[in-house]
Amino acid sequence: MEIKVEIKEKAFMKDQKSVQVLDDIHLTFNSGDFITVIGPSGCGKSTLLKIIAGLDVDYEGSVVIGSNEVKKPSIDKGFIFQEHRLFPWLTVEQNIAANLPLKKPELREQVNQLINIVRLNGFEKAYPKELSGGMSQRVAIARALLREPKVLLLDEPFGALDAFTRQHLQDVLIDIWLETKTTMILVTHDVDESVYLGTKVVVMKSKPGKVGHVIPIELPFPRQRTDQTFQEVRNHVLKHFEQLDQYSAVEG
Ligand SMILES: Nc1ncnc2c1ncn2[C@@H]1O[C@H](COP(=O)(O)OP(=O)(O)OP(=O)(O)O)[C@@H](O)[C@H]1O
Repeated sequence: MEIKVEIKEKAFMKDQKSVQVLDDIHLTFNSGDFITVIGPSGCGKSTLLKIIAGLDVDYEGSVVIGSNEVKKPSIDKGFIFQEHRLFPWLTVEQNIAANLPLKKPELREQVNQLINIVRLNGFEKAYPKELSGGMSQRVAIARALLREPKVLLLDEPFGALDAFTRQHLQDVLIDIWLETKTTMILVTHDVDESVYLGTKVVVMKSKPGKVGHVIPIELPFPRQRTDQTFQEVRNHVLKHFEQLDQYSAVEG
């Protein structure tokens, strides 16, 4: 499912003045791509993701997924936020099913499979308050995947997690992507994460937000951070930040 993003302009009102946030963005993603979007704080990454999700339609331009123009949010576009947004009064399996009937045997089977995929076996009946941040985020991912989205949009999903949990969830996400071939678009502050996960890294620059570079990452999966080739590609991506003179605003 090809995704075509054409944003002529996106502005917000601030102090009764219009502030341009995104300017002249043209991006085309192929079905099954794992896109990572990186750029300095405030360059408009989340705004771009919300526009692709149909959560923000107040802009000049269009987003087309397959043959459908995005006009509103829908279940074919899963969205994972930095914080998990689980229902505190529902168990893990109920949170995954949410509005779908868990009593239906086929659905129960799908939920069980997803619990396996995100490695939450044994926690089916647990409540969100009994889970760590990483586990909660895995529930949110399973909930989105149950809807079999054509595209999964992830806004700094691991930003609030410790480095160990973050690396673990990156591997979980890669496994899911390899298995389902769902198109993923993930926003991050972390260059390492963008190179570890992405088949293409979109490097944005700010004021107003524009696409600086789109860098294909041709390393095979699973990737090894310690490999020399990984380090070379990572340095290549970092160099592009330096060229954009915005390296200081981004975590190395
Ligand atoms: N609802 C809004 N109303 C007004 N301004 C907004 C709104 N949402 C975002 N902005 C502004 O738009 C700009 C881009 O915000 P956005 O959250 O998209 O950036 P970002 O690159 O995702 O930032 P970060 O990396 O810090 O999360 C910022 O200057 C922000 O203040």
